[in-house]
Amino acid sequence: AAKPKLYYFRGRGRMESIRWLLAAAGVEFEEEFLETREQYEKLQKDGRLLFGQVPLVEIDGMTLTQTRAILGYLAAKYNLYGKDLKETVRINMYTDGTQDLMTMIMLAAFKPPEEKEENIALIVTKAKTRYFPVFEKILKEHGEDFLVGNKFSWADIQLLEAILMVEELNASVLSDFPLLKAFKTRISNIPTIKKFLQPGSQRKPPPDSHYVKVVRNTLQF
Ligand SMILES: CCCCC[C@H]1O[C@@H](O)C[C@@H]1SC[C@H](NC(=O)CC[C@H](N)C(=O)O)C(=O)NCC(=O)O
Repeated sequence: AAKPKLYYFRGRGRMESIRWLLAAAGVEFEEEFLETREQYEKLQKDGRLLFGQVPLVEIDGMTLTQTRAILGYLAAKYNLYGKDLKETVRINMYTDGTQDLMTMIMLAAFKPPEEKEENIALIVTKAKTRYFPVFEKILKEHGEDFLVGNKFSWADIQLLEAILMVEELNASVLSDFPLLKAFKTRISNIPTIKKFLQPGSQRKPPPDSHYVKVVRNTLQF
């Protein structure tokens, strides 16, 4: 079968969680990087962007947009979405939470430089007071290796992605969360994820000024 094809900027943004999920599932994918306004306008003109937005993923003969719809499809397709509806809704709760945290980090790249320090401080505080305590408690209460049903799922993949992104902002952010530290080590050592964390994988670096410029020029905002 043809490999899934991802259309997005050469950066993390909203596409990075899709890259993580595919990589963790051991699924190879291709990428087309948006560098110019013309590329974006062609995708629009060709009617491939439902609401005129990317991420765009072509998979199984479908042209998919809307990040969460794509992630839900992939999680279900690769059996990373729980054994029943009650596990699936928990996975949705947890991934909505980590998605909210990562959206704060994503948007911070587009804020004025003078607000950078303040934004980072706010994100780290939210991670330490709102998000990480919740996951530490879940791991403590369940005393298991994974967040849901003691089976590896999309929720585990996305929590690791979020932990690593916050650690890029503050390396000691897990100092008060011993179970999350152990979780990070455990999930990072899952072979497909270990490979994705190696240099040379399709994982993208933190956003820089070039990335922001390309996004602004392409989307004209
Ligand atoms: C200040 C905000 C900057 C974010 C801009 C983009 O850069 C990325 O890092 C994040 C977004 S992604 C690009 C943006 N896509 C979305 O907002 C998708 C939202 C959708 N709900 C999803 O989850 O996929 C885009 O195509 N916009 C065109 C435009 O709406 O006309």
